[in-house]
Amino acid sequence: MEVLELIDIHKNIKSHKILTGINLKMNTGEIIGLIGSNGAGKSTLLKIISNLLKPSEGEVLINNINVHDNFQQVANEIGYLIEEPVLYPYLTAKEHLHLALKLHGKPINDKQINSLATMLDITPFLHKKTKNYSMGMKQKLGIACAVIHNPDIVILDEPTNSIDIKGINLIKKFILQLKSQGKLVIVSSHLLQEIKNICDHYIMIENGELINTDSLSTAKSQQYLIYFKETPETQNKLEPYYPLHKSKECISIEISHTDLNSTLKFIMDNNIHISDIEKVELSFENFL
Ligand SMILES: Nc1ncnc2c1ncn2[C@@H]1O[C@H](COP(=O)(O)OP(=O)(O)OP(=O)(O)O)[C@@H](O)[C@H]1O
Repeated sequence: MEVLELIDIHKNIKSHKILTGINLKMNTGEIIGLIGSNGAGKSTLLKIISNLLKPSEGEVLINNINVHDNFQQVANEIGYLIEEPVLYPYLTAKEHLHLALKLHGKPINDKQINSLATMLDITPFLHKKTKNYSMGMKQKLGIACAVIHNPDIVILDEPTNSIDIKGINLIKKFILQLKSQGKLVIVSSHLLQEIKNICDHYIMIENGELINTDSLSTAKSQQYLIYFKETPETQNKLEPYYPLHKSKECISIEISHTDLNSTLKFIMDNNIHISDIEKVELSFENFL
C-alpha cells in the first residue's frame, strides 16, 4: 500500500541547487536503500521527508496528507534518526524513551520499552545516564527513540555509523522486523554492503538528482568507462573529469549513464580520440 509520495521536490539554498525534481512513491512493508556519494543530497531529502526542512518546491504526502502543511496530522506516522541522535546527557535511556512517547502523545508502556530494548540490545544500560555512552550505544538509543511511538514510516540516516559488526547485524535484523510489521523503512548508508542484503529497492541520488530507482542489478549497469590514449594533451583536455584513472598506457574516466550524452558531446567538441568505451558493472561501494 502506498504510504509516501514525493512530488517534484526541489531544494535550493541560496543559489545552490541541492535537490532537483525528485519524484518517488513508496509502499508499506518495504525497505528502501538510499545511496549516493558524499554531498549528493541524501540527508537533505530525508530531512525534507521528516519535515525538518521545507522543500523550495514540491510536496511530500504521507497517506495523501501534505507533510509540510499538516504536520500535526502525520507526525505520529513518521519516526527518524538523521545524522547523530540528540540526547540529554543526564537522562537515562528509559527517560529518553518516556519523553519520546510523551512527545507523540502516547501512553508510557514499559512492556513495549523493554521489548524494544531487548531487540536493540540496550537493556543493560536502560537505567544509565547517556553521558557515558559510546557512540554505538547512543546510535542504538537514537534508533529506539525513532520507533518507540510505532510509526508507519521509519527513516534511518546512516544507522550503522559507529557500530561494530555485531551491532550492524543486530540493526539489520531489527530493520527486517520493522518491515515484517508492515512499516516502510528508508535507510541510507555509506557502507552499502552493510545493508544491501536487506533492501527491496534502491534510490540513487547524484548531484541532487534521482539517477534511478531500479533494482540492485539494474543500478549496477549504469556506469561507463571511457578509455583514451595517455598523452599530455588529452590529460589537459579532460581536466573537467579529474581524477583520471590510469592503467598501463591508457587513461579512463568513469561516468554515469545520465552523463553519457553530455560527456560524448564534450569529447567530440574537444576533438579527443576515444580508444574504447566499456559498460561496467560496479559494486555499490563504487558509487559511494
Ligand atoms: N544548510 C546548508 N547550506 C548550504 N549548503 C548545504 C546546506 N545543507 C546541505 N548543503 C549542501 O547540500 C549538498 C547535499 O548535502 P547532504 O548533506 O544532503 O548530502 P549527503 O548526500 O547526505 O552527504 P553525506 O553522505 O556526506 O552526508 C552538499 O553539497 C551540502 O554541502
